Amino acid sequence: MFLVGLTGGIASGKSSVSKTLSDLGCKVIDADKLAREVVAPGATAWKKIRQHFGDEVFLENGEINREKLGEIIFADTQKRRLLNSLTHPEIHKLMLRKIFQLFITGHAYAVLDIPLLFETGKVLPYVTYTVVVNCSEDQQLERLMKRNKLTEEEARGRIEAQMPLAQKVKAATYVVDNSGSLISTEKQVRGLHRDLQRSKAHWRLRLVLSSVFIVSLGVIFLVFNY
Ligand SMILES: CC(C)(COP(=O)(O)OP(=O)(O)OC[C@H]1O[C@@H](n2cnc3c(N)ncnc32)[C@H](O)[C@@H]1O)[C@@H](O)C(=O)NCCC(=O)NCCS
Ligand SMILES: Nc1ncnc2c1ncn2[C@@H]1O[C@H](COP(=O)(O)OP(=O)(O)OP(=O)(O)O)[C@@H](O)[C@H]1O
Repeated sequence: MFLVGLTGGIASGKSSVSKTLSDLGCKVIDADKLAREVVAPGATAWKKIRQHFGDEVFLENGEINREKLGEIIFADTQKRRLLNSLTHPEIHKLMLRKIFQLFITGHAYAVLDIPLLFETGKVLPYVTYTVVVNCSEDQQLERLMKRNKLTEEEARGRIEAQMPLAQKVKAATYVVDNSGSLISTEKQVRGLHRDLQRSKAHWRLRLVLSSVFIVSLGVIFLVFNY
């Protein structure tokens, strides 16, 4: 099995790309979805957020007030780092569990949709290919302002909370250009899917695991004189 890291900038179009890959039959693990699971009322990260950020970031029904928490962390680097330190370990645990489930059910590869793939660097050593969804700075700003109903200043704050998109593009194995129509993006994703289907990278792990298995069997035979 091999892992594909899908990333981009905030509002650059990752969700559209990951939906197309999923429609084509790929297994996609979405870090934003996991980030929601780990802050469900009563969960470890939820408790820690209550301790460190207080009641002001919670709704009356006990759920996180995402709008309020977003306003705070995107305007303050220290608070953003604090939130990351409370949520990321839990997100990584869940992700590992999901990858393991896909591995034991025989999937050749899994796509990890992780907005902060390059920023945190934690998962990067384990991915074989990185895919960056790109668009122009103006499009990113405009799409973000429109989707999240933000002022230009708020939207710029969110964009600046991440590594510049141009830097991610330089480090990518594949770049999906989402500056045109969604149809043009879908066409590129179909090409990417074909390449992933043809990739032989999953044999690497199989080879390593088979070697470990054979060596272990050899050691057992030698030690126990079978
Ligand atoms: C701050 C929160 C409450 C805002 O929630 P909201 O529903 O408005 O946004 P959503 O979760 O859909 O995220 C939208 C996008 O914001 C960007 N983003 C989210 N968290 C961060 C962060 N800590 N640093 C930089 N960018 C971030 C990502 O591009 C993400 O795709 C939420 O994003 C959160 O809990 N973030 C911390 C967990 C995290 O790092 N998530 C990113 C995936 S690892
Ligand atoms: N090619 C496109 N043309 C026009 N609008 C687009 C295009 N691609 C995406 N959008 C719009 O831009 C916004 C951001 O796209 P999307 O939600 O896919 O980005 P994202 O990278 O997943 O964002 P986030 O980092 O916040 O999770 C959405 O409102 C989407 O409908």
